[in-house]
Amino acid sequence: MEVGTDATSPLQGGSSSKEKQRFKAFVLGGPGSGKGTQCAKIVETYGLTHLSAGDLLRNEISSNSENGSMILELIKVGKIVPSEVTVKLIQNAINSTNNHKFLIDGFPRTEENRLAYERIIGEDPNLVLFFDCPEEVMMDRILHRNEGRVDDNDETVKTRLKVFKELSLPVIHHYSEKGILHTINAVGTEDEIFKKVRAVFSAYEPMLR
Ligand SMILES: Nc1ncnc2c1ncn2[C@@H]1O[C@H](COP(=O)(O)OP(=O)(O)O)[C@@H](O)[C@H]1O
Ligand SMILES: O=c1ccn([C@@H]2O[C@H](COP(=O)(O)OP(=O)(O)O)[C@@H](O)[C@H]2O)c(=O)[nH]1
Ligand SMILES: [Mg+2]
Repeated sequence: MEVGTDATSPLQGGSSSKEKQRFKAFVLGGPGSGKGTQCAKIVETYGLTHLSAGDLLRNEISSNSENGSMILELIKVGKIVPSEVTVKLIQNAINSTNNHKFLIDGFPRTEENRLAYERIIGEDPNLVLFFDCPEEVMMDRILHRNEGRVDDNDETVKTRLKVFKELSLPVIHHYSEKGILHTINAVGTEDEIFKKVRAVFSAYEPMLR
C-alpha cells in the first residue's frame, strides 16, 4: 500500500506519483505491429498502468460523449483525432490513478500530437519503444484481429499505414534524435518479442519499483 494516495490526507495532500518519480514509456509502431499485445505483458511483469490512446478514444465513442461522433468518423477512415482531445483523455486517465508508472500506447502519432502533449502535460517520456514491423505483416495481423473494429478493413488499413509512414515516423525520428528510442524488431512470436522488451525495461527496474 502506498502512502499519500488519498487526496484527503492532510499531511500528504496529493497523490503517490508526487512521492515516487513518475515513469512514462511511449509505445509506438504501425497498426498491427503488436503494441497492445506487448503492453499487456509489460503490465503483467512490471505493473505499469496501460493507457491505450485508441482505447480511450473508443471509450468516448461508446459512452456517447460530446466528441464521440466526431471521433468515430475519424477512426472509421483512419485519420488522426484532434490532438487536444486525445491529450485531455490521457491527462484525465493519468490523474485518475495513483500509480506512478505508465505505458502510453499508440500516442503520439503525429508531431502535432507530440507538441500538444508537451504543451499540456509537459514531461518527456523516460523511454520510447518502437515496434518495427514490415507492412505486409501488419496488414495480415490486422485483417485477422477479429475484434470487430470499424477500422480493421482493407481500405482503412491502407490509410492507417500511409498515416503511419507520413505522420508517425517523424515522431519516432524525433525520439531517436533525443536518444530515448528503443527499436524492437516486431517479427517473431509474442514471447520472442517480449524477451527483447524485457531487456529494455530491465535497465529501468529501479524506477519501476
Ligand atoms: N508476435 C505476434 N505474432 C503474431 N501475431 C501477433 C503478434 N503480436 C500480436 N499479434 C496479433 O496481431 C494482432 C495485432 O496486435 P495488436 O497487439 O492489437 O497490435 P497493435 O496494438 O499494434 O495494433 C492481434 O490480433 C494480435 O493477437
Ligand atoms: O493518438 C491517437 C491514437 C489513435 N487514434 C485513432 O484511433 C485509431 C486506432 O488507434 P489504435 O492505437 O487503437 O490502433 P492500433 O495501432 O492499435 O491498431 C487510429 O487509426 C486513429 O484513427 C488517434 O487519432 N490518435
Ligand atoms: Mg493497439
